[in-house]
Amino acid sequence: MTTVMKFGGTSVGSGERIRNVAKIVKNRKKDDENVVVVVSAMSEVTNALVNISQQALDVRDIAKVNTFIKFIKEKHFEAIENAIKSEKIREEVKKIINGRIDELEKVLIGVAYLGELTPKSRDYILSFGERLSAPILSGALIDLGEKSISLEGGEAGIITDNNFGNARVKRLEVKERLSPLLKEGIIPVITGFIGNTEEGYITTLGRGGSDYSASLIGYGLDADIIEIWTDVSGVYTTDPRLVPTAKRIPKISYIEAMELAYFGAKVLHPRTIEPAMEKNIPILVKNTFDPENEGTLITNDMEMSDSIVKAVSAIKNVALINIFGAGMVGVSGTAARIFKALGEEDVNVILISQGSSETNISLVVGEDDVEKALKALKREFGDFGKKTFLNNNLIRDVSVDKDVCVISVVGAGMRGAKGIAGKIFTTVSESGANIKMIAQGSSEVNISFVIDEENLLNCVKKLHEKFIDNQ
Ligand SMILES: Nc1ncnc2c1ncn2[C@@H]1O[C@H](COP(=O)(O)OP(=O)(O)O)[C@@H](O)[C@H]1O
Ligand SMILES: N[C@@H](CC(=O)OP(=O)(O)O)C(=O)O
Repeated sequence: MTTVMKFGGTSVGSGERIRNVAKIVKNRKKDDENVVVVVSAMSEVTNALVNISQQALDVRDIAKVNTFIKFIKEKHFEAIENAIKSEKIREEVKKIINGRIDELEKVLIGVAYLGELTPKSRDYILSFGERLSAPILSGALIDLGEKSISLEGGEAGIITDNNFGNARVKRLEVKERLSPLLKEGIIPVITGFIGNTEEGYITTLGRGGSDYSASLIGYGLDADIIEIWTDVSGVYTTDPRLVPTAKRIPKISYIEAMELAYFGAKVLHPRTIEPAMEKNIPILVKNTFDPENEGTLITNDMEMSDSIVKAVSAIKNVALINIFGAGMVGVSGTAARIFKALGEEDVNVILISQGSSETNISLVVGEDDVEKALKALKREFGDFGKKTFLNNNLIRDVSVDKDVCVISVVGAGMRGAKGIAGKIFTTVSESGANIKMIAQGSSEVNISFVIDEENLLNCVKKLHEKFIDNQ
């Protein structure tokens, strides 16, 4: 039995928590022959690294870098004290951590002096969160009597392209790298979130990407199960921090989980499902703070629950871009040109809808991508500010609506269920929200729509009440 266990930032948020995780892993090693651990940065560390790298660039203040280094050192040294009892192991781990923090300090000072932060150097800085937590967890396992070593994502065989910030996997050498260790009964503790380019530069897989790392490791090893250990007891009917009546979903299909993850259920990184689904490896989402809870099992089974709607999710910090122009009617390839231009600027399009008159295409993109999207459209179609047909442009006007969110309603039971869309939209309107755009995926297990962000909570609550609480 080969098991991959991924622990998120909150699960390793302190020394005591790291020790608790080590105990959970040790327990599993009693039953399973091969256990591989993937770990995230201690909670808030990646955010702190994002902030300090930007500050080093903007303010160029070495004193700020020094204060940050002091903070990061204290945090990780305190964790070592509480996670590891043996003085000898502590000292060994401290040596590794000290070396890495020195490295981090040099890079941040470099950014401040040069006033330059490339995507490559940013990824390198962000990688330190996981590169500091993994040796501590590995040390805690050794302290509990296990054989363990910590490895970086690249060392574990995750080789990516050089799309820094959101790298794609080029190839996996996971089996070659890990099998010799597993044969010796060693528990590898691998940094989540990061990989290496062919040239050996560190890349990151996108925020929240440690889940994806775990899935890649599971895929590479042909694991029997991939476990995502987090701070809630599984995938819920909606974010339990948003709606207190949210319920754990005991079983869900890959497709439904993928839709939920893509549309905002932070519990899983959107790309996690695909590798597991390809090899039919079950994913089990478990709670580190309540290990007895059964969690959520994600498999190929499209099990129908009692309710047609299984879950509701939401994405904030997005913008709605409406592209207008009668010139688009009957002109083949306009949509292709739009998406090609956006792709070239690396804009991730979350949702698409086209009016049947073809005079309007609406897109949802991340708020941070709006400027890039407008630049791409201007480059492809020329200046579209002039609202007259005389300028002969395909695109006559573009509007941007920034204070919006996407709500998604997911459930395999929605496939072919008559009248479900009508019921959903009636409920949305009863919640007081005005629908600005609608899209239904071809999988038919998801209906997504855009409303003003101020209506998010009320709308999610009303949908949950109507389709889940009252079923
Ligand atoms: N449908 C959902 N089911 C469970 N959790 C959800 C859902 N939607 C959003 N979440 C949020 O996801 C969080 C877990 O994800 P995350 O913070 O990334 O954990 P980790 O640090 O363990 O990777 C939960 O605390 C919860 O607030
Ligand atoms: N530490 C990274 C990767 C990650 O997946 O973290 P977590 O598992 O805590 O969501 C981030 O914050 O983006």
